[in-house]
Amino acid sequence: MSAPLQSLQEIASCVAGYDPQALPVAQAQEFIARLVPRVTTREQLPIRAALGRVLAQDIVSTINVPAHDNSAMDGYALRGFELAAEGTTRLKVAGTGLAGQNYEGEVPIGHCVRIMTGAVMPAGLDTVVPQEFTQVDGDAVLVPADIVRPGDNRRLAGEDLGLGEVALAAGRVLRPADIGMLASLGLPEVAVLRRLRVAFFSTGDELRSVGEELPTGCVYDSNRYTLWAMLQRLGVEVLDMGVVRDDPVALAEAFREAAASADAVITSGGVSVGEADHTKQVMAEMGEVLFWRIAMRPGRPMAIGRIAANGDASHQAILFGLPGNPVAVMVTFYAFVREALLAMSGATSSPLPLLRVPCLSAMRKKPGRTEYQRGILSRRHDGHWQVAVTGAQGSGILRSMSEANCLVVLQHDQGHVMAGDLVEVLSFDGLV
Ligand SMILES: Nc1nc2c(c(=O)[nH]1)N[C@H]1C(S)=C(S)[C@@H](COP(=O)(O)OP(=O)(O)OC[C@H]3O[C@@H](n4cnc5c(N)ncnc54)[C@H](O)[C@@H]3O)O[C@H]1N2
Ligand code: MOO
Repeated sequence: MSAPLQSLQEIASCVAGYDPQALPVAQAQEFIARLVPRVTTREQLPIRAALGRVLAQDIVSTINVPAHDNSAMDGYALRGFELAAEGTTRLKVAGTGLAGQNYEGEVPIGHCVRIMTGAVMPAGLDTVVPQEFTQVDGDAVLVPADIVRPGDNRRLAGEDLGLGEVALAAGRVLRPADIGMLASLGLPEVAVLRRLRVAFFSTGDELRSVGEELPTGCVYDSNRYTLWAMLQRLGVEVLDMGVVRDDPVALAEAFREAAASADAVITSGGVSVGEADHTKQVMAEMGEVLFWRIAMRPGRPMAIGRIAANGDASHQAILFGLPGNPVAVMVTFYAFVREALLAMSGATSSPLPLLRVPCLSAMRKKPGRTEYQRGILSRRHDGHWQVAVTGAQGSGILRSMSEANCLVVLQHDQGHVMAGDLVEVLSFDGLV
């Protein structure tokens, strides 16, 4: 990781409209984008192991793909200029070109070559007529007029990838087609950036872990499980540090350990104004940390900053202190943390696409904050899409997230929504 260059105050001064007590979502995103460093350490992996990893360098093609002009159809290769404008063209068959072989014979004028898909185009021939349009007549074929134009059904050398072209740019998160492309270039291995390491823990004395008794007033810790699952989908290395008691010594020790072993630390709970919360105070003592009230719902309180490992200023982890409510954890993760972790991983990502669909329900909404309602996107009988919100939308109701297949994003300046109005929707499919 490169050393941090600017203090948090300096970063804040670059963000127009920065107000930590009422921070619009877009400004919070801009701040975070300026804050996070990127990994630079590389590792070499066999291409299959590189699926989902971030490419460390541009991949420049050292060959033409395909290497030769070849046929896109089973049929007959011919010279386009010999095709008659009207009636039928009769061409004698000079031989057969098979895939994987080089047709070496001369093809005299008035002749064609029987050819298979993928076979190299014989020298001088530029067009292929599919066999189903032809008629065999002894040692010749008959080609009707207007079936093919010169150059049809021929794949040109380098049309997939040209020699010297950038096939894949550094920063790309490798997808199945990319793994295939690397193979088509004959590359057995590829350089990727090392995986990001993310540590996380839950805070709160009321939390119990699965398998434990549940005394009065306690709840099972679900945030560590949702966080684990969201991080898993993102392909980062995860370090689950469990539940940490609301005790300054235990919290400080957890932050130190997390910062020493990870690039980013995510906590949930303890960032609001409650009395038993030591989390905020310990966070503030561990490094440079800001406490925001974001103009959004759910997910208003959030801590963001850098914490040092054992006083070692050269290694600082980025801290995301997420609010404790289970829906707020997920919404703040998708609104801020996901993109930040991708950037830290070295990935060049583009913003997630928002669909615009009619909303079945009317919604009250005050301009001046972004709201994320949990929605169900469904297809109507006429083939068009629509969205309805899942029932109760409280930020403690995790079920509203589980039932949903999208978030309805009501933008900062937007007001009330009438039934039938178009709203923006972030589909969960492909989110991570
Ligand atoms: N007077 C105010 N009270 C609250 C405000 C406020 O502005 N003024 N903000 C509310 C909002 S919005 C949120 S979000 C919460 C966030 O508070 P904390 O981050 O301090 O979170 P906690 O108080 O620790 O917990 C909130 C809630 O979530 C439950 N929780 C916490 N961790 C987990 C977990 N790992 N698994 C399951 N559930 C968890 C916790 O039991 C609480 O019910 O503050 C509001 N209050
Ligand atoms: O920000 Mo809190 O998430 O809504 O209850």
